[in-house]
Amino acid sequence: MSTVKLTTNQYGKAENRLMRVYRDTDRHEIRDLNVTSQLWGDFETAHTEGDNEHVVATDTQKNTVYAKAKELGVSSPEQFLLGLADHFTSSFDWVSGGRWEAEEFGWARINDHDHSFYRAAPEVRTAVLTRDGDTDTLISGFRDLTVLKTTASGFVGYPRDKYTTLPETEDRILATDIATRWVYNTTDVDFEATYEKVKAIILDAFTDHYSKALQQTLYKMGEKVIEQVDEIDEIRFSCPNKHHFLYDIERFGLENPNEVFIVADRPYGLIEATFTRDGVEESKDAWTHIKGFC
Ligand SMILES: O=c1[nH]c(=O)c2[nH]c(=O)[nH]c2[nH]1
Repeated sequence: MSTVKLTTNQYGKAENRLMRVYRDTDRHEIRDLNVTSQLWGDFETAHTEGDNEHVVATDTQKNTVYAKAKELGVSSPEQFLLGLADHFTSSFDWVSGGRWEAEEFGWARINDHDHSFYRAAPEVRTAVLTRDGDTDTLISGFRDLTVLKTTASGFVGYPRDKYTTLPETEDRILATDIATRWVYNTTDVDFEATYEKVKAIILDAFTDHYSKALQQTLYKMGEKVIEQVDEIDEIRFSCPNKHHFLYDIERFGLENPNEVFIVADRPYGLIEATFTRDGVEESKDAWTHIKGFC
């Protein structure tokens, strides 16, 4: 009798790098993705007996990603992941769900050229679909959108103890790499338009107020997204406070009215928060395996 029991498990092919080119006309279009496929279901005997009867090979999962890029196209990362989930859950009885993830890298045309591009999007777009039986949870977002404002930010009023040296300031640089992910309450979404809308709301919120702390700025970003996008009930942020410290050039007889800063790459503040629509429960489970968010 074994004393060991198999519990949570998943398996698949990670980080399938995929470039889909649309060349129906001379003006080509591209989608550049990094796709991970992981299956959930009855894989008990694969682990306990070495019986591979149910094991859809990770190599097959990889091939399916590329085949579906041709068959379904890539109209958005989210739609593509929904297509993969439909395929695996409908093709194999014992596959009850899974986790499919995509990152997307954005390109722009060089001088409006028909088939030459440069890597242009500053951020990496992200999407994670989990399907558990009949329940889909779709979490979209982006990371590494670096933003900075040179004023309209301060940090005062915090407790001072014997270890506190930070001077209060009502005029500082505020800079961060925005990483955010939001949970859709439906999969019936115009994913392209909504992505652009959420990104625009977040960028606008970064600019539109005097920031008393990065915490307050994240709240304002989250509040606006929840207010303006009906399909989103929950949004999370993970943002480093990229410190810019006024450099002491007074030692050299030079004034420094907020003009010369030393940019510290570490340590950095790390500010994370989740915002939900009032009355809606946080969807904790779907965040398992999403690194870097509280
Ligand atoms: O926006 C900020 N939030 C903090 O929590 C913090 N702590 C700190 O030292 N500087 C800042 N800035």
